[in-house]
Amino acid sequence: METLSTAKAHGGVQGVYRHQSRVTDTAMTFAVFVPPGGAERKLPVVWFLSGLTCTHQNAMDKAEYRRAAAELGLIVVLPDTSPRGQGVPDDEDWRFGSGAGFYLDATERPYDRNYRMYSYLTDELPALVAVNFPADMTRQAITGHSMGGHGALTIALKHPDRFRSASAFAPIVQPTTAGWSRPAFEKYLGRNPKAHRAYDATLLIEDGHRFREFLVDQGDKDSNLDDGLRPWLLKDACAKAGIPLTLNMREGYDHSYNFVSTFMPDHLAWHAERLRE
Ligand SMILES: N[C@@H](CCC(=O)N[C@@H](CS)C(=O)NCC(=O)O)C(=O)O
Repeated sequence: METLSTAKAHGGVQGVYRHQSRVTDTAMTFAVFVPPGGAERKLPVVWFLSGLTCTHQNAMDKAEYRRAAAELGLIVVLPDTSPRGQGVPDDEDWRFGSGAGFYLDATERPYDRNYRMYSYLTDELPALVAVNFPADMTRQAITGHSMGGHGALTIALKHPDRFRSASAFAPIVQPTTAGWSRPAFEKYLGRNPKAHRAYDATLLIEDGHRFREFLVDQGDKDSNLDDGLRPWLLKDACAKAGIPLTLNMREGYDHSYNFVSTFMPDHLAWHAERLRE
């Protein structure tokens, strides 16, 4: 692992790192914030998965997580949203290819070689974080924005014993039918509905996957509400399955990091409560 930069922030360290991933067969960059106290003891970890078009940088610059993470003693990991670089198949459509990995393992050629963000995030990157940072891997939480909210919900549903808590900001709750994810699902996974279901929060719940509870925040002035996001579908799925869901509809907020950063401290505090020793 190579250190690209480190800077002191709120008494902790904001770093950016790069490593050669065997899963995606590319170099992968990610950011980690270690709050003060990391030299003395292991600390709980919150994963933040970003949305379409993002790298680790967007949340690092605009999600405003550092003050709360420093106060609460949380390590925050910001992975990239896709493999990228020379030789990685890409597309002009911002909803597909670079910046749009959808946190799944592609099965269709030519994407299956590099677009393996599910395995990257559930196997390779956690192992790297565990070895290189003062991370207590028995205390992990996951959250994310938009496509990253989809990632957080689906990964939590498939790993209920790994994560103590899961939340999301304006998540794509049913990507198999949403306008801005369905085309990508078809390109990455083909037209096999069973393969699609494995990466869809509402359908995973329908198929019996469970998580102890979810926290979701959603702006009511988000222009993607009716086509891309539709939190009511998650509400229905959770209600049917008996999964407690706190869905906060936030009056006047849009889809941007202005919304995410506003409610970031609430989400981190909520996770910190559930990550106590
Ligand atoms: N580029 C898209 C918008 C994509 C978008 O809104 N991405 C969100 C996540 S889904 C984001 O975080 N964008 C990067 C940013 O705001 O820094 C468009 O032109 O409509």
